[in-house]
Amino acid sequence: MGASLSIDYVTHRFSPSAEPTLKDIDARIEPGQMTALIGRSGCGKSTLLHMLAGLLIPSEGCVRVNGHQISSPSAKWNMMFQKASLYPWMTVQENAALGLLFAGHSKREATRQVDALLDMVGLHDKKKENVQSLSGGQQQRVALARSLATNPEVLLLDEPFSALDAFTRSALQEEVPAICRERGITMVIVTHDIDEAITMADRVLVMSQNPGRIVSELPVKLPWPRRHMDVGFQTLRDELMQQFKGTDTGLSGRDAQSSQPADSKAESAA
Ligand SMILES: Nc1ncnc2c1ncn2[C@@H]1O[C@H](COP(=O)(O)OP(=O)(O)OP(=O)(O)O)[C@@H](O)[C@H]1O
Repeated sequence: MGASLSIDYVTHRFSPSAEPTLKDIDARIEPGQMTALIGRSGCGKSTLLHMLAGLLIPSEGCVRVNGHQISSPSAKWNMMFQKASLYPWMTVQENAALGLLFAGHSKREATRQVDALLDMVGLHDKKKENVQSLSGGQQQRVALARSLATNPEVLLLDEPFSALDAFTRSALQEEVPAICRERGITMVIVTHDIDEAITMADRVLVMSQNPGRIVSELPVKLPWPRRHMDVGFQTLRDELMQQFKGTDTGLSGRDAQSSQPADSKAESAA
């Protein structure tokens, strides 16, 4: 079951004399909800996500998980980064099992549990291979299996697919929310890509910059899986673009172009 998240009037300065990076951020995320945080580069998305992970403590305000103020990381709220951060000398299976071993499970039990997850993420034939022999997309799948192995209540994703090819990205954008829905995991994803936000989330929070604030919110009430060519998808994309234009968070031309349908991105990559 997913956890509730509460961001209570968070303001953050990286040094006491600095201007705030984040200002008066106040938001609730319900158990099992999937939320995308979007905004310009440098607006503070990753900073906020690190706070949700317990990796950074806000200067003012606090973050609560299930009502409890968090002050350190936990296996219950796992974070996935742009780069998979795997141990290169270990096999796929050993990397995926690490969280369970740290949590005190026996090697046998950890291996049994991760085997099922590696099957689920499509790595059934790679379990004994060294992770260095895997592609970037396959390595990110190992990181996903490792994140899911400890049965987290919250999955925090920091642009996890931005380095992947269009086909792999598109597949994972569909698979990850399906896994979270099936397991009831609360998910928060940070992204620059409007299409990724609509594809993966049931709610989009738009951030401004200098200081970073949540300036608007858009529910995504489209059926799963999301289809980029659907009229509802395109309407939401237009609406989010308008919201950007109405704030100082406007996407750059490149980001705006990157929000074209993934299908067409995949076609051009091919
Ligand atoms: N450890 C730090 N010390 C000082 N300033 C920092 C630190 N980490 C981040 N910042 C600053 O805080 C601001 C927000 O950074 P953050 O990485 O959260 O933005 P972001 O929206 O995630 O950007 P991007 O989309 O480019 O990853 C930036 O101006 C950054 O330089």
